[in-house]
Amino acid sequence: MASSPRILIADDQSDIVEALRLLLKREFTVHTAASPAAVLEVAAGEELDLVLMDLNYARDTTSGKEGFELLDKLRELDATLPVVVMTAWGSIEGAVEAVRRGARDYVQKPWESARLLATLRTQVELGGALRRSRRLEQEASRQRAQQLPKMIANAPAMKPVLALIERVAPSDANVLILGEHGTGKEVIARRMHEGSLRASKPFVAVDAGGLSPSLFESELFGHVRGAFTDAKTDRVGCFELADGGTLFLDEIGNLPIAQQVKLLRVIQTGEFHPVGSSRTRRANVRVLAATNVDIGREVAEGRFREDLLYRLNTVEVHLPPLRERREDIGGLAAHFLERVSARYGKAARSISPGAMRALTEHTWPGNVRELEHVMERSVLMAIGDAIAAEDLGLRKPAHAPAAASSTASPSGDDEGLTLDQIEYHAIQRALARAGGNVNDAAVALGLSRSALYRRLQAHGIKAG
Ligand SMILES: Nc1ncnc2c1ncn2[C@@H]1O[C@H](COP(=O)(O)OP(=O)(O)OP(=O)(O)O)[C@@H](O)[C@H]1O
Repeated sequence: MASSPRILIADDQSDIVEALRLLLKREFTVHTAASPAAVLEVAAGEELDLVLMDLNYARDTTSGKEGFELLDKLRELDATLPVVVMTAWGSIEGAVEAVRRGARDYVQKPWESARLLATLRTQVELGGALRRSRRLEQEASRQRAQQLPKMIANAPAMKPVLALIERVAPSDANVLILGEHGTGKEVIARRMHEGSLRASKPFVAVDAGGLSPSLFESELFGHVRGAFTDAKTDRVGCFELADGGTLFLDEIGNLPIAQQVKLLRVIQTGEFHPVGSSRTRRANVRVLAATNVDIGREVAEGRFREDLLYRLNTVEVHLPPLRERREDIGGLAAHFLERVSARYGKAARSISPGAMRALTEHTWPGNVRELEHVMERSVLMAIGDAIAAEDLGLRKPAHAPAAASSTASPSGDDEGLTLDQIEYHAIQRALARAGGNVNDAAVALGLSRSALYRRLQAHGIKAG
C-alpha cells in the first residue's frame, strides 16, 4: 500500500499546530516544526510532499519577513516541494508576496477544514506530478548521454574540428560536414546536436542522397493517406519529426537537382507540404548536412546548386581522414574492441604490439568505419589472449601511399583483404595503369565513367 503523503506543519503557536495535526493526521503523515530553523532541519532530512507554514514566527511580529526568508530557503533546497502559506485574516498582501516568491497557494486563518484539505490534496498531487516529470526529464537526458556515441579525437588533426564544434554547436547555424566515407560525419553531427539548445529535442538522421526521387518527398515532408497507391496511412516526414530539433541530411552531394530545389525551398521558408496535401506545414529545424564528395567541384560542374550550398554551409567542418590522424588509431581500436566484445559477450582482449603496428601502418581507405569492421572481425577470429596481427586480416604493412596518390599499386595478392579494400586497390591499379585517366580506367574496370566517379568518391580517391 502506498504510504500517505508527508506534510510538515510549521507554526510557532502550539495550539494551531495541534489543531492542524488532528485535522490532517488521518490523511497525511504529519511532521511539525515551531521555528524556521526546525523547518529547514526537517526538510533537509525528510522526503516531504508539502509544507504548510505560517509566515510569522517571532512573538507579535506580523511583517512576514521570517516566513519569506524561510520560503526562499525551502525553494533553494527543493524547488519542486510545494509550500502553502497561512496568513492571518485580512493580510492578503503577505499571501500575494509569498506566492510571488514561489508558494503554491495560501490559506487564511481561521481556516475552513474542507477547503484546507482540498487545497492540500491538490498541491500534493501537482507537486508529485512535477517531480515525476522532472525525474523523467532527467532520466531521458541521462539516457541521451549514454547513447551518445563515444568520440575518440585526441589527434592534433582533430583539434580544429573539436574547437569548431564547441564554437558553433550552441548556435543555430547550418553546418556542412565534409569528409571521406566513414570518417565519422554523423558522430560530429550528433555532437553538434547534443551541444546545442535543441539537445532535448529530436535528432533525425536521413540518408538524403540515397533516397529514390519518388521516396524523397514522402520521407522528408511526409504524405497523406491516398497520396499514392502505397500510401495506406498518413506519414510524418523527417522535417516534422525533427521539429524543434536537428535534421541531419547525409550524402547531400548525391542529391539530384530536382530534389535540391525542393530542399532549398523548405530551408528558405521553413514551410512544406506533405505529398498529397495542400495544407502548409511549418517546422523549426536546424539543418546539418554531410557529404564525401568535392562539393565545390559539384557546384562548378553544375551538379549542385550554389544557392543551396550557401544555405547549408554557413559553417563548414572538414573532418580529416583517418590516415591523417593516426594518433587516434590505437584509441579507436581499443574502443571498438571493447564495444564489439561486449556485444558478442566475449572477454575484451588486448591488442598485441604486432597488431597495433599493423593497424597504424595500414592506409585505411575506408577510414574509421573500416577500422570498426576490422576490429569486429578480429574479435571473432582471435584465439589467443591478445589480438594478433594475423587476426586483423589486414595486408602486411601496407606501404601504399595515401589514397590521394595515383601511384599506389600494391601487388595483385588480395588475400586477407576486405572486399572494400580489394576494390580500392583495383581502382588504384587501374588508375595507375591509365596514367590517371578516369575514362581509360573506367573502361579497364568495366565501369561507366559516372560509376567509377562514385566509387572514387566513396574511397576518397582524388583522380586526375
Ligand atoms: N571519432 C570517433 N570516435 C569513435 N567512433 C567513431 C568516431 N568516428 C566514427 N566513429 C564510428 O565509426 C562509424 C562510422 O562513423 P559515421 O557513420 O559517423 O561516418 P560517416 O562519415 O557519417 O559515414 P558515411 O560517409 O558512410 O556517411 C560509426 O560506427 C561511428 O560510431
